[in-house]
Amino acid sequence: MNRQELVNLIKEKQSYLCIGLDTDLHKIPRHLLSYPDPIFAFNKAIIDATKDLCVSYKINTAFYECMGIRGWESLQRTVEYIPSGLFTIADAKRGDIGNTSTQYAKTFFETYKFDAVTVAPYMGRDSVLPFLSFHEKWTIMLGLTSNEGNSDFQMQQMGGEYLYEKVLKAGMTWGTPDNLMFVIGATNDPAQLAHIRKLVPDHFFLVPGVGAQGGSLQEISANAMNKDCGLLVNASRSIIYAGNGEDFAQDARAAAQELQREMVEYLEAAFADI
Ligand SMILES: O=C(O)c1cc(=O)[nH]c(=O)n1[C@@H]1O[C@H](COP(=O)(O)O)[C@@H](O)[C@H]1O
Repeated sequence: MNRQELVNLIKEKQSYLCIGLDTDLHKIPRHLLSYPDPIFAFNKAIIDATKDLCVSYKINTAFYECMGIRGWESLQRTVEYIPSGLFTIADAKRGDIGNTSTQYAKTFFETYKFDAVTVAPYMGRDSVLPFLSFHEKWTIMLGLTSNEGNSDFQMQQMGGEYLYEKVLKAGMTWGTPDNLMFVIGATNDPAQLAHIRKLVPDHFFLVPGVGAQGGSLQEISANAMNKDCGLLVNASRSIIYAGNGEDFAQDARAAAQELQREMVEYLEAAFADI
C-alpha cells in the first residue's frame, strides 16, 4: 500500500487505529482451545468484529514465534485473512548486517506479504537500507519508544542532542515519507511529542502505548498529527482482551469503537475538510 492509499483509507474510515494482534494462548478464552488453531480462531473473530473500525493490524511476531512452526502457521493464516486494503504490519523489530537484513525483508515483505515491518536501527544505515529497497513496502524504524528503558539509550545526550533525535534525522536521509515511518511511543511527554513532530513533519508515526501502557490518544493526536493525519495509533491488549467470555469479539469491538469514535473527533478538529 502506498502513502496516498493509506491517507485515503484513514479519511474514508475516519480512523487511524491499528489493532495489535499480540495473541497469547494463555490469555485467549478457554473455549477456543479445542479449535485446531486456537490462535487463528481468536484472531479471525477479532478481525471479523473490528475490520470496519481500523485501518491496520499489527502482528507482533514474538507471540507467534514462541510456538515454533505452529505459531508461524497461525501468523500466516492470520495475515492472509486480513482483508486486502488494510495496512498490515509485522512487528518483528529486525535489523542486522546488510545481507541478513535483506533476508528478513524478504521474509516479511515477500513470503508473508506484509506492507510493513518494524526495524531496530541500532546497527546503522546498512542494516536499515535493505528494508527500504522494496517497492511500495514500509520500514517502521524505532524512534522514541514507549517503554521505561527508552531513557537508557534513546534519551541520552550526544553532541548536544538526544540519541533518538540523531536516529530520526539519520532515518530521514535514508528513507522518505513514502517508505519510512517511525515508532513514537504515546507514553512520552506531550511537549516531546510536539517537538518530534516539528523535527519530522512529514513521516507517519506508528504510535504504541495507548491503552494498557497508559498513553493518551488525545495527547498524541493533539501534538503529533500532520497534514495527512500522519499517525497509526496501536492498541493491543486493551482491545483484544477487553472480554474473556464467549462474546469476547464483541467486547473487542466495543473497545475499538471507543477509540475510533474519539479519532473521528480529533480528525474533525484537525481537518475541517478531511
Ligand atoms: O514497535 C512497537 O510496536 C512497539 C514499540 C514501542 O515502543 N512500544 C510498544 O509497546 N510496541 C509494541 O506495541 C504493542 C503494544 O501493546 P499494548 O501495550 O498491549 O497495547 C506491543 O506489540 C509492543 O511490542
